[in-house]
Amino acid sequence: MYVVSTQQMRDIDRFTIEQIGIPSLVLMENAGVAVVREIEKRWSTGAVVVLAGPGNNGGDGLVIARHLLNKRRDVKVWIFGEEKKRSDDCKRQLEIMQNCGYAVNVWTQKSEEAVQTDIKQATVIVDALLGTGTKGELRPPYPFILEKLKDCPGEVLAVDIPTGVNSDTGEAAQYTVQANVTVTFAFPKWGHFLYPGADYIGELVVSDISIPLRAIDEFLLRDMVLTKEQLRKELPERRAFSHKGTYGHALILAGSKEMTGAPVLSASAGLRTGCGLLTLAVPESAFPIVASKINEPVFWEWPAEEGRFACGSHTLLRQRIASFDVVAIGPGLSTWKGGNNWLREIINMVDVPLILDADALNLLSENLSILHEKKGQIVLTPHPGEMGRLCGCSAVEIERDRVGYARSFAQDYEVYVVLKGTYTLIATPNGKVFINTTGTAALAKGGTGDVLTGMLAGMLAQKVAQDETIEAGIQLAVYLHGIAGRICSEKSIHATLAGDIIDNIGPAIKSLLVASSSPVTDFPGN
Ligand SMILES: NC(=O)C1=CN([C@@H]2O[C@H](COP(=O)(O)OP(=O)(O)OC[C@H]3O[C@@H](n4cnc5c(N)ncnc54)[C@H](O)[C@@H]3O)[C@@H](O)[C@H]2O)[C@H](O)CC1
Ligand SMILES: [K+]
Repeated sequence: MYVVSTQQMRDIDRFTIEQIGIPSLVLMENAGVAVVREIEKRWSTGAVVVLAGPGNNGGDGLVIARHLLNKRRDVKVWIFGEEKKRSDDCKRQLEIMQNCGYAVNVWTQKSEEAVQTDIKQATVIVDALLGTGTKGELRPPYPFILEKLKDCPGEVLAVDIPTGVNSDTGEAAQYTVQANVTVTFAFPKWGHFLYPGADYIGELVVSDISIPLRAIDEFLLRDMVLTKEQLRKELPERRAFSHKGTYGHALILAGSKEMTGAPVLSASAGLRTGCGLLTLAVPESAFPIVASKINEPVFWEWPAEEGRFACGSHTLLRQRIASFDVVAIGPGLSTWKGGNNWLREIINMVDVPLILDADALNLLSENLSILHEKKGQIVLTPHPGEMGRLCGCSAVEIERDRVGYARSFAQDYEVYVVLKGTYTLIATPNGKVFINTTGTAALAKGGTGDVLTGMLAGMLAQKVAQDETIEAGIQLAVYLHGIAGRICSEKSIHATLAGDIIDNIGPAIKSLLVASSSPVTDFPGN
């Protein structure tokens, strides 16, 4: 599903109205009718209060009120904002309401009590105050109204976006509408998925309002929200006539004397994700402990220096590099002086997909230019702190513009960036950004990143995409990691361990397959 910026949505609106010839009032009517459908589905009886602003968001609100009144629902309508600021379509909707003989209350300072009473008595409140046209801090009277909404007993449906949430950045005003459901139009906007605003959305419904498919090409839409329907098609097949060589060979370089758990987590996750073979390279000083915890990988005892990978030990890798389909470096690696050069030699040598995580990212951040020496495709998997080190800024700054930082880093260095967090973003070298919404707070624990690295290696080893890109493999790994986390969180969101995520990779893959829209049949002729 495509995700758009506010400006893109505005351009698409204008294109639809001016080039395609669908009048703006038709789009507004469609938007209103779509919302009414959702209201009737969820609250088929009970009083409704529509709070309408002066712009087109308010215009949508008036359409909603009219259709509900046509259905003889109990509806109170309030319109806010200065009369002179009303948009043309909002004014038209007011006239139509009058022509229908439906009352619209105009807010003034004196109406405070009356509005509060209506809000208190409503089963559902429709927030059509402000939408994508909101600019800057909310000005009166909105903070007052939104404060009253905080304690309302009814549920809230937000039209397009809850008032107070910035539709591009996800920033939230001091008083922001907490919606139970948000109905947006044509495409979701970035603000629906970026925190803290994303917390105010509730269930998100995306409704068609007659925007033509042509708009996708016309405006070169390419950023997407990952969906099950799209990813199901990408899952690597497991054919009857196959063997371990069919599903690729992953190499993971991980661990150090003090960090022996990370390699185990990554290797188990890689194998559970489906690669045929996995070689786990660990410094020889860590080898006995690592090997005692896991049976399935092929082990490679790497020369060690001070408990970590020894410098100048690349000859061995050079001899064997051709046998691997993907290489991952980083979990539990530790950092050391000269580590950037150690990494540089590997970047110079590996011509299959190379995943850099954890301490490999910390080694990298000492000198980013080594990325320009790459021979194959590179995937970086930073959390906001690591991304901050890569970009020379703080984690807080990264969080303020996750999409922007991930996109420009990926383009500047021609790498894939998997920026972890809520929600995880995947930025591609050609400027696309994908957002994954399957995560859960159960994943906010040490070790879950090591699991993701293993899953990426396990998936990329299987050469998921038919073309030469690794986009689909990265998407699948990130999506399934989140689903596995969600399955764990059904038991306990607090108690989930990284190892539990690995145990649920299988059920996560299965859930992707099972929930098919086509009928399930055991008849072989089908
Ligand atoms: N997506 C579509 O195809 C369609 C969307 N529709 C709806 O239109 C709104 C956007 O409408 P717009 O008129 O551009 O903006 P708003 O109604 O969100 O707000 C404008 C209004 O608000 C005032 N304002 C702006 N910022 C502030 C502030 N910080 N404090 C107080 N007041 C503020 C401004 O002065 C204006 O008066 C979109 O969300 C959809 O709901 C179409 O109806 C159908 C097509
Ligand atoms: K709104």
